Amino acid sequence: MTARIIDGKATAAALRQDVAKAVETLKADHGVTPGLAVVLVGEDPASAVYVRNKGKQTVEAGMNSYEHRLDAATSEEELLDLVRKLNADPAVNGILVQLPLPAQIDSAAVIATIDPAKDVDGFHVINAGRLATGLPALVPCTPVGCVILARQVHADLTGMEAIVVGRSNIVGKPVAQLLLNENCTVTIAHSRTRDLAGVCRRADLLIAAVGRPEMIRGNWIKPGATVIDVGINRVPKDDGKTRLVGDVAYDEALKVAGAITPVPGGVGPMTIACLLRNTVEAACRQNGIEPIL
Ligand SMILES: Nc1nc2c(c(=O)[nH]1)N[C@@H](CN(C=O)c1ccc(C(=O)N[C@@H](CCC(=O)O)C(=O)O)cc1)CN2
Repeated sequence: MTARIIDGKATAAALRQDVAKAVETLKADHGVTPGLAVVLVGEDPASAVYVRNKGKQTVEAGMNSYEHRLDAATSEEELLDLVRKLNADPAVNGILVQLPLPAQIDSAAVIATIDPAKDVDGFHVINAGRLATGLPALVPCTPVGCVILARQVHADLTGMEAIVVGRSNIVGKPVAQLLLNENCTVTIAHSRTRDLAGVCRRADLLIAAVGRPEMIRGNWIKPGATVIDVGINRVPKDDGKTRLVGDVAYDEALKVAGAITPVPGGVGPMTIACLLRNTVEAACRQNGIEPIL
């Protein structure tokens, strides 16, 4: 058996088109052009690419993009000052501070300073709490992308046994919450879970978000399971260059799973598409407009 490959690139492109249509409607019917501010501190090459793509895709969707690039030596107070200015700027509906941040800056303090109404990453404790208690919230982008991709295979996830490997605030915990809302039976496992392979083997839906290259082997996967691989790990090749791999040993998993997301081209592209969607949602709420996406 060879697994069905879930095409994150195509799904993200379709979602970006829906976002662009919603933006046209917002402009035409309400005179509102959503604006997204993205802040990059330092010169991490991968972060610089993600920030560039966010700006490009924001403009392609018809929205305003405001990019702020700060020196790697920026102090926490300087960054917090910028966030406060963006909070107060009516042209800015969404604020995102690219992670990771340099060591001198406490990312928790930065996230806590973002106005929850503009927190398009969904990382603020208010949005995390709202998600956990079933209230409307801005929801983290990668987890939403995972659920959209899983639902391409299973229109209804009700009753599925979902195992999430990874317990981060950014992916593991919110994706577990979203899957609970989809009526899955959810277990959050992690690198210290006893018999992790055996726990993974129970999964009808396996979400790998542990951040360790190819840790989840083919024989950890239940035959026919749907596997969503969140990992984006750069590993060295024999020729001195690097290649991207997920948290799942893809070639092994392909022979066992029913469906699987590739890396690259799976969950990654969904992250930015969902960010654009969150920006439209934030702009609607801030302007008292019914959500249009
Ligand atoms: N404030 C945030 N910081 C970070 C987030 C986030 O959601 N908010 N997530 C990641 C990085 N990220 C977006 O910021 C991101 C990661 C990967 C991709 C993507 O499209 N990946 C491609 C491969 C790209 C490559 O070649 O490197 C793929 O998987 O196909 C988009 C966005 C950490 N920081």
